[in-house]
Amino acid sequence: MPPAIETVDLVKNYGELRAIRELSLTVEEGEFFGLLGPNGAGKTTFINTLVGLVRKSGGEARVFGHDVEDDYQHARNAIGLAPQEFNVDRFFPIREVVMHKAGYHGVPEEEAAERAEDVLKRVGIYDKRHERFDWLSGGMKRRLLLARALVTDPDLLILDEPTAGVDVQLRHDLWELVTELNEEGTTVLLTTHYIEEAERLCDRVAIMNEGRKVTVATPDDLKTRGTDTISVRLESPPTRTPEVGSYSHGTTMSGDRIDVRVDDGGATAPKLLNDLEAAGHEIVDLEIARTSLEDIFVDLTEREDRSVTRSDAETGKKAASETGEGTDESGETDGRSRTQETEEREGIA
Ligand SMILES: Nc1ncnc2c1ncn2[C@@H]1O[C@H](COP(=O)(O)OP(=O)(O)OP(=O)(O)O)[C@@H](O)[C@H]1O
Repeated sequence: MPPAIETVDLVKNYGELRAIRELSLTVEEGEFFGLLGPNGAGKTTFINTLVGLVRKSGGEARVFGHDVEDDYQHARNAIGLAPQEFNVDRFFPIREVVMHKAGYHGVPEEEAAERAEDVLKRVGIYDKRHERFDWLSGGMKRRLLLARALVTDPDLLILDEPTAGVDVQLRHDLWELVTELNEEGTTVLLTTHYIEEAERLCDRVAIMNEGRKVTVATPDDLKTRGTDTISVRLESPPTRTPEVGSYSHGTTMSGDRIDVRVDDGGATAPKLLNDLEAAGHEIVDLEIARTSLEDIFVDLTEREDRSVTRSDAETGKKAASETGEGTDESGETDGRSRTQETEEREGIA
């Protein structure tokens, strides 16, 4: 089986703006994959390229081996998308909205009705089936987008910030549901700003920044890349920063407290205590602050920002003017293809 998603040197330019830069990424079948990045990193553009809402400017993109442009229908039929924006026809009862989606993908009417009821039950809004989209609460609207994505029984479920602005209870319900779907074999691609969400759900995450892939790793691997801080309170404030072993990446002192940055707080704490005691300090208290995925994320994207700024300043403008990059040959300036406009109008994206 080919990978669920495979892109090779994918590029998307909106005029001068390089929204995706030579992005190569593989998501294996059955994975729960997270796409993280600050606002404007290119996550939604990446998704829109996969589902045919945005035409790529270069490179390759395939879904289960189907080219997203040359073999659009096969690629699109494999995907269920719960988009970030509420692009739903507001005038129909939601049961019909979901049925229309199934119909658009070739499911006969009777089966579409059955499936619509099943997915509305599954996401917990079956009792609202005769109501219009506008009458739903924000959380119910999110559930509806998920129901609509599920009605085609997709092999690849793409969730673009599914829990943005929803309450904690709903967030947990959605997590449970998508975990179940993943366990049943559905590949999931999730974009999120909630690091906790990625940490909890994803097998692997890609961190994107300014259209580039910064790294791909498991959440656990990422966490080992950061440093922990061991804070030790001493009986009496030292007169100068105590000398500790080479495991320290930096020591700071504030009154009777010293903070030591190390790779692995748990493994290093006993050595640090020994060193401090050997130097004549009496220890009153010790705490270890572990690196969070959030710290790593901020660190990686900031580091990337610094290097991007530097390399862009040195070479970016010159290279762009020499190669003609930075312009969209398709002439597409607002990124909305006919497909997107049509689908949004019909409320079926
Ligand atoms: N239709 C468009 N026309 C022009 N520029 C666009 C269009 N869509 C996105 N962009 C630009 O492309 C870049 C990437 O945007 P994108 O929405 O893909 O980022 P994102 O990572 O999904 O951000 P967020 O987390 O805020 O949703 C941004 O600079 C954005 O302004």
